[in-house]
Amino acid sequence: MDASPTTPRRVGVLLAGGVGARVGLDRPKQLVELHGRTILEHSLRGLHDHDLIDEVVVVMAPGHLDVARSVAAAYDKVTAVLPGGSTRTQSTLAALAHLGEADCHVLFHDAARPLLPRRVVTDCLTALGTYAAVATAVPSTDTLLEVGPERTLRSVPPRDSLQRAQTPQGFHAEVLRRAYEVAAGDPGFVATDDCSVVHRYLPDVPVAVVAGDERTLKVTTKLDLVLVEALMRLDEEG
Ligand SMILES: Nc1ccn([C@@H]2O[C@H](COP(=O)(O)OP(=O)(O)OP(=O)(O)O)[C@@H](O)[C@H]2O)c(=O)n1
Ligand SMILES: C[C@](O)(CO)[C@H](O)COP(=O)(O)O
Repeated sequence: MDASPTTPRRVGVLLAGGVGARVGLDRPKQLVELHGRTILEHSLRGLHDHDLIDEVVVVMAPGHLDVARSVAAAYDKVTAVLPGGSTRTQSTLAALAHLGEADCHVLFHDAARPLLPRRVVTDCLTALGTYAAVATAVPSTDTLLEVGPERTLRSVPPRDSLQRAQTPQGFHAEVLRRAYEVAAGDPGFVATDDCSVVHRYLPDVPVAVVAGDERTLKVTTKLDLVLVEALMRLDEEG
C-alpha cells in the first residue's frame, strides 16, 4: 500500500491507562516484563515499527508516566505520553483531545495486547482508505450463551455471525470525535470499545470488520500472561 501525498497522517494511539485490577498484581499489567520487555513496550513496537504509522501517542496510567516516558524515549515516532482517564473511554477521549482537530487516520490499540501482527495493522490502514471506522475481530469458536437472571439461559445467538472484538480499531479522527460528541448527550452512556460508539451514535456510518489474529489476545487474567509468554517463546524458537 502506498502513502499518496493526499493520505492523511496516520497516528497510533496506545491505550495503557488501566491499572490491571483483574490480573491483581502490584503494578499495572502493561508493566509486567515478558521475554525481556514490558508488555507496554511489546505493544508499542507493534504500532511504532509499522512503516505506515507516522506518529504514536501513548496514554498511560497516571502515577506511571515516568516509566512510560523512559520506555518511549527509545522510539522516535512517539510524540506524547499522556495521562489516561478513569475508564478506557476517558483515555480515548484524552488522546482525541490531544490530537485536536487534526485530520488524521487513527488506530487505537490496547497496550494489554502485546502480540500485534504487522498484517493486522496494514489491513486496518487499508480499510481506512474506504471506511471511516474499522474494527478487528476473530470468529468465536465456542458457542456463546446469553445468560439471564439466576444464571438461566436466555438465548443462544447463532454463532456464524458472532466474532470477538480485538484491537486495533481505526477511525477517521473527525468521525470518532463526532460519535463521542453525540454520546456525551446520552446520560446512560457506557462503552467497552470505540467502534461501538460509532455504531451506536452514528448509525449511518458503516464499520468495517477486518480479520484480527488469535495471537492478539488481551492480557486480562494471570492465565493470559502464561499464554502470551508461551506464544512469545514459540516465536523465538521459530
Ligand atoms: N482507564 C483506562 C482503562 C483501560 N485502559 C486500557 O484499555 C486496554 C483494555 O483495558 P483492560 O484490559 O480492561 O485493562 P485494565 O483496565 O488495566 O484492566 P482491569 O479492567 O482488569 O483493571 C488496556 O490496554 C488498558 O490499559 C486505558 O487506557 N484507560
Ligand atoms: C476494546 C476491547 O479490547 C475489545 O475486545 C475490549 O472491549 C476492552 O475491554 P476491557 O474490559 O477494557 O478489557
